[in-house]
Amino acid sequence: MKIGIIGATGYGGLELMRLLHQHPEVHVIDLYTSSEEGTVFSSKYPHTTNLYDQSLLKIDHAQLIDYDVLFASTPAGVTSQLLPSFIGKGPKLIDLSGDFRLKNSRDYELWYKKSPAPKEAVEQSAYGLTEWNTEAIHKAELIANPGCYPTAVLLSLLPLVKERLINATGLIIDAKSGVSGAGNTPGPMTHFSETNENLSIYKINQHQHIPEIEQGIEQFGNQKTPVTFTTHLVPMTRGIMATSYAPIREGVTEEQLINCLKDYYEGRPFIRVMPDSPRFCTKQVYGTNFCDIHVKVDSRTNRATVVSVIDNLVKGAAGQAIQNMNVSFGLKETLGLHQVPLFI
Ligand SMILES: NC(=O)C1=CN([C@@H]2O[C@H](COP(=O)(O)OP(=O)(O)OC[C@H]3O[C@@H](n4cnc5c(N)ncnc54)[C@H](OP(=O)(O)O)[C@@H]3O)[C@@H](O)[C@H]2O)C=CC1
Ligand SMILES: CC(=O)N[C@@H](CCC(=O)OP(=O)(O)O)C(=O)O
Repeated sequence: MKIGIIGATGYGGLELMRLLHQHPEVHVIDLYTSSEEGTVFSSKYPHTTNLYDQSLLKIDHAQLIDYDVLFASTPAGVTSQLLPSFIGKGPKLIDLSGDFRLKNSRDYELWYKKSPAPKEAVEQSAYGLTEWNTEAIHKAELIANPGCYPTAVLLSLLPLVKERLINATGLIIDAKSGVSGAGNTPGPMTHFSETNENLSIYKINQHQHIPEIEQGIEQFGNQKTPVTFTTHLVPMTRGIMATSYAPIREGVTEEQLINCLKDYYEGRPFIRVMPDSPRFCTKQVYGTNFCDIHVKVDSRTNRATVVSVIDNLVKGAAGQAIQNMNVSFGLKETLGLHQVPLFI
């Protein structure tokens, strides 16, 4: 397969290249830039020497038509303009940004504070939460890869919401992310001296992933409700932990929740339900496409604590995007995604 990556110089692009390099069906990977045309990629990122020594290419519509897959890993507001003209013209389009995720354009305007993508393009796109939308992803010309936080949150909660074992109304979701989630442009929030030995809470009640989580709970869990979702920045490079506190239906046991999760994800290679984990941490999925899920019930409060961990750059971005490419082309879901976690 011939692949083009737009936004190759960013963290999502870099991770796409790392994973696609090991994909047995991928033979060409071209790298596109909006700002560094002609720069030799490995001179910018020396760890890719002898792997990616080609020059970065200028984004050119005529040339971009010529790929089997075009990945875009660009800031919000770029692909809403760039990708619609490619729909149905040849390449499968996989967008890592938030531009096509929200079906309601008013939500996009409200939460991203940008102009939405054309309505028809959004309608034609499939939400790329692989385990929940496989058929639509297989058929779609344009795949809206989910946000990192919604991936962790939705994968852990959807089976329980759908089966009405927990009540989505009253859900409180507390999430933490490593700093690479903010991309490769340094800012006050990501400066080493302000993140190291520090813990910050940010975007309280204003995070752009709130409507995406609510949309997912409605689309796949058949429950329409607002949720409380709060994000924290942790002084680590990669990883997301999402901890949800959910009211359980009267009489529901921990065993029922565990069995429900196991049943839903049977045969899905990247979801590991781990009820007996003595410690549950982000490093157990580091560098991989796994989403690990842990659940405990507190019978005193009638609440479940549902915890999930992912690597924000892999299952939260590039890994899930490649999983979606595999689904799109009818390939084995795990191709190119066999990494063992880098635990130590
Ligand atoms: N980091 C993460 O964990 C996750 C990120 N995402 C989303 O994926 C997208 C990419 O994120 P990330 O890689 O972290 O971001 P980065 O900031 O690291 O990289 C974005 C890249 O986009 C390119 N770019 C910037 N402006 C334009 C433009 N106008 N036209 C074309 N390309 C442009 C830049 O490359 P150049 O200047 O060379 O063109 C830049 O390297 C974002 O929308 C983000 O929200 C989603 C899930 C997880
Ligand atoms: C740590 C950190 O800053 N994370 C980012 C994740 C951004 C992201 O992935 O946003 P979209 O894909 O929806 O644009 C944040 O919380 O905004």
